Amino acid sequence: MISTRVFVSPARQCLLRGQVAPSCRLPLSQIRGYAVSANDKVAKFKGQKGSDFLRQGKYTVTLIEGDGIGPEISQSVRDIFAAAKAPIKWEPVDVTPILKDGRTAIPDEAIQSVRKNFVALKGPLATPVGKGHVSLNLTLRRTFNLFANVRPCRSIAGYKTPYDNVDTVLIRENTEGEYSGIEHVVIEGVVQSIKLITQEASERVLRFAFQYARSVNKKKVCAVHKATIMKMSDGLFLNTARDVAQEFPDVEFDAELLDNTCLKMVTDPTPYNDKVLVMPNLYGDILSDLCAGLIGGLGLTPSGNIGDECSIFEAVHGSAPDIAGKGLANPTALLLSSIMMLQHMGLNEYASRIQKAIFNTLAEGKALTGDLGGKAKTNEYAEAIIRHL
Ligand SMILES: NC(=O)C1=CN([C@@H]2O[C@H](COP(=O)(O)OP(=O)(O)OC[C@H]3O[C@@H](n4cnc5c(N)ncnc54)[C@H](O)[C@@H]3O)[C@@H](O)[C@H]2O)C=CC1
Ligand SMILES: O=C(O)CCC(=O)C(=O)O
Ligand SMILES: [Mg+2]
Repeated sequence: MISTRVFVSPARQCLLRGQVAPSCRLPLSQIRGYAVSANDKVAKFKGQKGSDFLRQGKYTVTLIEGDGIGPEISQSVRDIFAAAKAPIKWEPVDVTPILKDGRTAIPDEAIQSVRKNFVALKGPLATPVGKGHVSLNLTLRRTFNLFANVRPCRSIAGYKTPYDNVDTVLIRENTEGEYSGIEHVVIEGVVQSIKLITQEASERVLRFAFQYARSVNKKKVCAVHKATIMKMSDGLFLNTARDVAQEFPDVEFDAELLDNTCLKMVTDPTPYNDKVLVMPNLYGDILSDLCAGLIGGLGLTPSGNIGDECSIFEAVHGSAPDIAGKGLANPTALLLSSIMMLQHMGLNEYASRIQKAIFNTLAEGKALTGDLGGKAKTNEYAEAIIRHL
């Protein structure tokens, strides 16, 4: 059921020794050439092996349980990690927003925890519509400069959808674009929202996308844009993509208009299997939900927010207020995000073991949650995974 990709480079095969990771194949910590930062980060994890690690033999990971279904799905991760004896000590933090200098801010303790641990697992955080605090999800990404949001989406063996071989990876610029949060009233009845695109942030995420493509042996990088309409902003992103592409002659580059990508993706996603899609913030937000729909829904798709210093792993979905507190949530998306996290930390054996149990449980189909047509409660599904460990 689980397929490992054969990597060409012997060096990479060595790096990936023992690794089985169909949904998020790449151990992010091992992205060579993802600038110097990947190596730095690994070094920092080793650095975490300070007194706490030596005392407890565990890595400390910040845990933001989140809103809505967040606590329920986080509990599943905790239970499964405990059963798998994963060497993780969770450090739960409260991110209830505070007002600092008149602006919404994340409490200092939470920020310090992520800075200290370099890695966090985050449940969904709800954002009020219209008035109210700014998105804490976006605030966290900006606070830690988590410039690339990696959103893999892979068909689940045994779970039938119109396409059974989807294997897309979308990389979303994560710090600016349409989500820069710069909005104001020009005059009554007229508001302006600024889409900010910088060459620096574009270059950073584009370079990451090319390096990622190399690492997972995808042949192409495709920049998704609307430079026909947003000639300057998306134009800058696209031109930067063309420039960065010159640095990677071994990776093919093409570009596509977002609306066309949406059409082609829902008509037949398989041609995207050999590409890494990279795009400005909003497009990635929307397209990643669309991709989730191709494989069975938001309960199944993980993500990693990657920065030079810290990284935060979370599901693609939100707080699902319609099912919160009822034990109906599917924790797979957060679980697969936690697998990405383990790989990022170099804990590949634990990642493989837990991931195998998840996919075996899904393939068996006896304990599926409601979103996948089953009757199992969140905790019953988690218990089934534990039995498969
Ligand atoms: N990264 C984050 O923390 C995100 C936060 N949000 C926030 O979440 C809140 C709710 O947003 P919605 O538009 O309702 O999107 P949503 O992703 O929370 O839910 C959309 C639909 O998918 C279902 N769903 C989502 N996750 C599921 C899971 N794990 N298992 C089973 N079903 C699942 C929900 O029940 C709902 O029907 C908003 O306040 C939004 O701002 C939304 C997206 C991402
Ligand atoms: O922050 C939010 O409220 C939504 C963010 C979101 O949809 C995403 O990150 O996919
Ligand atoms: Mg979204």
